[in-house]
Amino acid sequence: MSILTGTEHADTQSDPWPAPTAARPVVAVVPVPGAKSGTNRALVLAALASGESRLRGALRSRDTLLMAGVLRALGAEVDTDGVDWTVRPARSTRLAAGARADCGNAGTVARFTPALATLREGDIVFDGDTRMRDRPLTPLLGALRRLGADIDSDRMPFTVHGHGGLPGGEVEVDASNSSQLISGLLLAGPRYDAGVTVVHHGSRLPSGPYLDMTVADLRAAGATVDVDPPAAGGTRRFRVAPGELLAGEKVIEPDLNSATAFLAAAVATGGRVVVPSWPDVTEQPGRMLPALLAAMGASTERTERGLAVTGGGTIHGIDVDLSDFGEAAPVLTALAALASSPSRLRGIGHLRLHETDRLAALAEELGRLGARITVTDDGLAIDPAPLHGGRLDPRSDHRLAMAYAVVGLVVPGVEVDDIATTGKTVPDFPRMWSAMLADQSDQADR
Ligand SMILES: O=C(O)C1=C[C@@H](OP(=O)(O)O)[C@@H](O)[C@H](O)C1
Ligand SMILES: C=C(OP(=O)(O)O)C(=O)O
Repeated sequence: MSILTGTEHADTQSDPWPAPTAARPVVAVVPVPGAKSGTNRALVLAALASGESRLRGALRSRDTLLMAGVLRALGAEVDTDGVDWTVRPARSTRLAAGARADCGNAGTVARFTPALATLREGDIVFDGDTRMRDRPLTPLLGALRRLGADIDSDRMPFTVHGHGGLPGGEVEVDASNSSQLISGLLLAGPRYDAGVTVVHHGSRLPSGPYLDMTVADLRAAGATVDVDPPAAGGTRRFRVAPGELLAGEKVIEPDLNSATAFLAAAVATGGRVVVPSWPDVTEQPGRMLPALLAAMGASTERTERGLAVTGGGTIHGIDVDLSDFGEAAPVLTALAALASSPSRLRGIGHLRLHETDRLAALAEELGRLGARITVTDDGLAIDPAPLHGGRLDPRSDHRLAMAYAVVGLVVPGVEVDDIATTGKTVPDFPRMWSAMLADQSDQADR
């Protein structure tokens, strides 16, 4: 089976992709695929568990297929053929000769799987896309080494020489640039001899809800996890006790990040979009979306079916701290560029280290359409300006490509290069986008 490369849809999709302009307000029901973060945590925990697990509603996208591939290289059996995925942990601790882990540009894969490799016997080389080699990893590899791991480099590509286990213990890490550096130490923690205590010292800790997700998913798999309240100076302490992880069935929530662009379509066009099966309670930072879109002038409503967002016509600028929810920044920047008043997006300096430098890319690319966007120390300032069409490069970043599609709904002549890059998290985005535009829903619940 092939792993989506990000170019797989190229034959069927013109490049550049002419972003469709909405002829009328978008009215649609848009079911979104399973969550990347939920799928990749479930895969990792299942590979560490004591028997066969089943994932229901798993996301099938580049990042999750990469995770499945790396877990196979680590000896697990991962069946991604059906709607439900099954995972059986490795039968032997010994790695195959010449084992390689291709992490692509998936932060979750690059940060969550090296710890698993320390539990095997043998060598495995970790590598990824050129961009992944430059994204933060060094603090994680250093921390694993201090916990007893044998890793030959501080940077990607690196080789983990597995010795069949990891002593574990207490370790400090600076996760100011990515919460995944902590999740990557915690997820396999129950399988270290002494478990693990991770102490974060650093200037900030972005993407906090993902740490809540890591803790919740570990606990749901039977692990004992203690989390101290944040201490002076922002120090955080997480402790995972050694123990077994339970195999079982895991239902993956819809990806609320992927929902962002579709809900924004209602805001941009003054329409109404319903995303079904919106969870009542979730660790996903997308739980902040209703409040964010409401602040921009939309009305939001929980219906029996899911979350309904209705655009109010005029888009209001916002001033908001997105440190917990950086993934929303590209689409919110697109909406802010269409707004009637200025916006400030704060707390997102770490986006410089995501799939691309998202702050520079948004300012430069949307700037080509006439947008007035300034990069600040920790985010973006967006001033209203008339926009015109143009060709935009998403710089291999799925969330930028989707943000540009939102602008294209109301600005004629927007073309997006390499739209297939959306396959990192949203398989078949162009088809979903066209389906949303066509829907005009009989089905949209009212
Ligand atoms: O743990 C996770 O699943 C994620 C954590 C966040 O990463 P950072 O902490 O690097 O922002 C987020 O941006 C990413 O999309 C998913
Ligand atoms: C930052 C993201 O991904 P990654 O898991 O590669 O860090 C993202 O999906 O927006």
